Amino acid sequence: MPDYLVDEAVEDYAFISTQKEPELLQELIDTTNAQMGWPQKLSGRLVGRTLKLLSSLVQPTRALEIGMFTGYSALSIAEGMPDHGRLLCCETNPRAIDMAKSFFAKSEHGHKIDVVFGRALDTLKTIDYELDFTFIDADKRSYLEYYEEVKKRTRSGGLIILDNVLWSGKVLQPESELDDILVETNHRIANDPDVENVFLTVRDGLNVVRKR
Ligand SMILES: C[S@@+](CC[C@H](N)C(=O)[O-])C[C@H]1O[C@@H](n2cnc3c(N)ncnc32)[C@H](O)[C@@H]1O
Repeated sequence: MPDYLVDEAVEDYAFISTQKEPELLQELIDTTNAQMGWPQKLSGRLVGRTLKLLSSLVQPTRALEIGMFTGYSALSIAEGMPDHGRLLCCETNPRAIDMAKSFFAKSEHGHKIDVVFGRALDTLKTIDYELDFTFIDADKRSYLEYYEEVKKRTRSGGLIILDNVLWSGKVLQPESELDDILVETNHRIANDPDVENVFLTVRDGLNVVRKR
């Protein structure tokens, strides 16, 4: 398996040809790198600016994030949302939640974000309103369930975006149960008559799904 999926020079070119995230998000990256284990969980500029752009287009008033970590993607989504929009973020790591909240407090978009500590599937099942926009980026074992539970709650025209759908290229030669779950999720989406989708090879793969 290659160390990187897209040619490194191409990835770098895409990075420098994409507008910078706001300074606060650059500070969030630096703090995450300095203080958190596995800082590479943070999605980064290409995914973050894609989320911000899509969120600006959809103008979601009800959004959901499954797997918030230190809040980089949450703030990117919130940046594109209207002032009265609400983004509910699910996370199980208390240290990540503390760091995320400290950045939400400094951001002009932080007031749009609510954080729930706990397993995302439990939180998801309490949602009794229609979603306009969801970003799925937590444990891969539950990806199919996340997709189905989110789809049920998504309005017609709403977006569901799944990260890491290339799974470092392992979807091409699946070997483990987790690899199979990612392959099955991508297959299910590509054949789901309820949605239209495009599989983008941005970073580790973004599946952008729109409910019909
Ligand atoms: C890849 S990171 C998220 C990165 C973040 N979206 C970003 O772009 O910066 C995945 C996060 O999901 C969280 N997580 C894992 N299993 C979870 C679960 N069952 N419910 C909620 N969060 C979970 C982890 O603690 C981790 O912080």
